[in-house]
Amino acid sequence: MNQNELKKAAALAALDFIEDDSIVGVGTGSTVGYFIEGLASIKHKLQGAVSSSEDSSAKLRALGIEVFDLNSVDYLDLYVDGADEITEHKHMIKGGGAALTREKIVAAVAKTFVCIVDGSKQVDILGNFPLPVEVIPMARSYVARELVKLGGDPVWRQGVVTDNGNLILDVHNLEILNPVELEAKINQIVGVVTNGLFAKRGADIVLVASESGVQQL
Ligand SMILES: O=C(CO)[C@H](O)[C@H](O)COP(=O)(O)O
Repeated sequence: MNQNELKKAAALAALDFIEDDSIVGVGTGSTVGYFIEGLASIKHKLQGAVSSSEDSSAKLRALGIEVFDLNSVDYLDLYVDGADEITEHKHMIKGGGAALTREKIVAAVAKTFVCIVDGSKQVDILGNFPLPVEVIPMARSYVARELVKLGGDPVWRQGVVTDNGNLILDVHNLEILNPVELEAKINQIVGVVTNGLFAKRGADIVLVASESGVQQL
């Protein structure tokens, strides 16, 4: 199986977690793209979805799935999203698709976060994948200097503007030994909207696809 087939297998396994008549929180990325295709086959059972990006909202609407504003929803049972890296503690780096802030917001509202990944995303220590940080545009250089003080090498993802109108710095070479602490520390830098460490609120369930099938962690 190639990586896309593994992503699809993990994504389709997440359909089993959806309750009848529910509103589903939907993440962003290529793995989630397969999940959205799968959702279309059970859309008669759903009220609709809350989405973490304009990209996913467009895909959902194109398949006839209603997309609700998060402000009109008090409660979400389930949030399904991919990750760029995930550890055995279910801490993640996310934001490869620049949707980290909305992803963190929808995840915060949901009771259960189901993370869907192929086996290549599993790591012992986070940080080989550069950590995305969403930044208010006028603070880009200041935040970059502060991130250097934390030991990282920030690189501006030029040409990318987030759905919130902000910029992304990808921080290379960080040694992430304490993800909960680092997540909080980076978020305290003035001008940072949020960073792609999902450690304080990690995943609850991880569906990992490999050649031997989809394993639930
Ligand atoms: O965090 C994300 C987007 O901001 C994605 O979940 C992450 O980048 C994984 O993407 P893919 O499923 O395409 O490998």
